[in-house]
Amino acid sequence: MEFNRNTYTNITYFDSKELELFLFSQNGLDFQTRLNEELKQYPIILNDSKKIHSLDEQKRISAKTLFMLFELKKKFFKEISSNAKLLKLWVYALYSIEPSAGVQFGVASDIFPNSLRRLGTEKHKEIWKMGVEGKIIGAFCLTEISHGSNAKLIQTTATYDIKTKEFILNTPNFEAAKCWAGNIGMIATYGIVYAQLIMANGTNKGLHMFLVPLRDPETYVSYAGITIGDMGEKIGLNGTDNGFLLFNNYRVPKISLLNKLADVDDDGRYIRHLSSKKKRFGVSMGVLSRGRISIIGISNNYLRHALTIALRFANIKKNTNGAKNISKLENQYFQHCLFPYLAVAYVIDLFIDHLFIVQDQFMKNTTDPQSANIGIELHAISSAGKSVIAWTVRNGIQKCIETCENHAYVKFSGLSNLSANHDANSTYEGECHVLIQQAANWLLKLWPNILNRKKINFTLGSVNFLNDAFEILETKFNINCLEDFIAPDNILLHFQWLICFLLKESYNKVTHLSSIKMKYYAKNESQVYFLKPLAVAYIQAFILRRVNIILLESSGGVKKILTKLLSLYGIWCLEKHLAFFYKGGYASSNNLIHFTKESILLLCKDLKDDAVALVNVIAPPDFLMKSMHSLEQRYNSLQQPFDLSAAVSTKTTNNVSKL
Ligand SMILES: Cc1cc2nc3c(=O)[nH]c(=O)nc-3n(C[C@H](O)[C@H](O)[C@H](O)COP(=O)(O)OP(=O)(O)OC[C@H]3O[C@@H](n4cnc5c(N)ncnc54)[C@H](O)[C@@H]3O)c2cc1C
Repeated sequence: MEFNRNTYTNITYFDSKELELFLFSQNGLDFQTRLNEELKQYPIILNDSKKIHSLDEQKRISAKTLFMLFELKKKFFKEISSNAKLLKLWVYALYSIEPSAGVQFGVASDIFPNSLRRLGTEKHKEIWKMGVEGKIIGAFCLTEISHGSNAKLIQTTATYDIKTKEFILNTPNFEAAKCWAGNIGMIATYGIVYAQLIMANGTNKGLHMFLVPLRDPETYVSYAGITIGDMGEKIGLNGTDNGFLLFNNYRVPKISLLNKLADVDDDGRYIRHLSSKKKRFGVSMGVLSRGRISIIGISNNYLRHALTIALRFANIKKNTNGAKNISKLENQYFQHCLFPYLAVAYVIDLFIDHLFIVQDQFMKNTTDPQSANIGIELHAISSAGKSVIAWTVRNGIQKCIETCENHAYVKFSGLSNLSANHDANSTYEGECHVLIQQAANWLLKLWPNILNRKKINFTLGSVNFLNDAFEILETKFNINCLEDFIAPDNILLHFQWLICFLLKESYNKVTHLSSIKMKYYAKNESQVYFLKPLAVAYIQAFILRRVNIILLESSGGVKKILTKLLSLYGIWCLEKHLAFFYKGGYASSNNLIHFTKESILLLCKDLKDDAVALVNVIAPPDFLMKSMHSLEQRYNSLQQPFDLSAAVSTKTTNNVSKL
């Protein structure tokens, strides 16, 4: 098949300033300038990135930065809490300044107080306020040695004592020791602890959250009945004091129970406040989405760091090709390695604005009748989104490392730190493989409605096209020119067919296996080639759909370049699913494969002259990147010029004298 290049123009004129304005808004750019000026006032931020600090020193720097971040947040709080774009820039900054402190701050200023606010009541308000203001540092203690993802089976117990009106916390065995909680190792004075609520008559009411005092705020010594400590050296985020925690008949007052959804009265009766279990579940799922949505932004921040280093480096590094020196950016392999990730960084940058807005509206209206409907859809979006973006960014950073060759291996390039620090995003706030299953499970439950022609209607619009599933499944791939193929609207149509197909196939597979074995095994054996690709395609398509809508507000060169990046993102994602289109009969000739491969290469090639300008628009400021992009900078930064010949001759002399 031949492509008609005349119908497709590879020249895109865009103004970097206009692009910046579209991504961040004027308000956002002003905010960023003020934030950067403010940050430069703190010597701890401008510390020497080349120095290798001891573990204790890393923890000290991170804790100091944490308190600085609270100070900083006070100055910018109003702005970031009312504007999604500013919130995005704030999250980016947090994880550019010092990722370990970013994690500590995320737990102390967000997860800890927001759990109190959303699931606690008036009784918890004072501690919530102190948490928000950084007057106390809190932790979030869910994970245990034996149970992380499978939270329902967590073993820590909180037994109600009617006589004293207290809960008695216990760690029944070593497997039930709380572990990994950020801030627990050294600085947290309070923790939100997940425990099985045991009533006085011995009945277990399931997992509940308790606000638990851990350490004396004056001395930081833990209270009697608590064993607490630091996890030790990790592969990354070593400034964060992840810790462990065990209870031995540790008593806390009755008000410790976060009692918005359920409570225990003075006489020891259990009372549910929300009558519908379904509604309770939907609302709490939506509340838990907050952290995962932030992680999508945090992951994207790591990606923009890594891409900035790799693309700027590529811009100065030449490939020797015979007598001619040509830029690495000309290299097809290089383009294919990095440009799809550049597209991801842009697409997610726009997508995260949408998620922050939706999450904010949801949190403000958790008692709204629609909240359970939004909460459960948001849970699927944030679970699949966090997983797919964390995996994509992990691969993207690795590609950046490979394209920088030996220079990435130098610690001060910053790339190895990005990789090590980012890795934890696949684990905390829900392990990605487990989260992707949760999104798939929700999708699976929708299919019987479709089979019974029962209309589904979800507020965020990620699945409503399934109402037309039978018509969609009848469609075939019938695109004949490249221009049509790369249009995001058309890419979306392929995705919709794919999701309907994978959902139908997954449902049939699970139903068939369920007739011969337990449901758990039926689902378990349908993961790899059915449910996982279903949830991955679902979120990739939703991102494409949302960003395509956002681009309706753009125009001119900005619209052109962003559409090109969105097309590359969409087709690159689609490529991983090609086999399904043939398996399901959507495509029969080799057109789809051919168009896919050619358009990816073509779009990458078209971006080669724009790649550095594009990455500069989303690049973190140099003073936060702390990466040296070239040996030249490294040499210039040395106070004493490094005299290689002198070093060699000294060594030789020494060796000779030893001999
Ligand atoms: C830096 C860092 C900070 C953290 N901070 C906190 C914190 O502040 N508070 C806190 O409570 N926890 C924290 N955690 C812990 C984190 O939340 C857990 O590691 C996470 O929930 C996963 O639980 P797990 O480690 O028990 O692993 P598991 O859930 O046991 O998972 C281990 C492996 O088994 C697989 N697996 C598990 N279940 C299934 C399944 N059903 N189907 C298929 N595969 C499965 C997973 O895919 C994974 O590969 C932190 C972790 C890290 C690394």
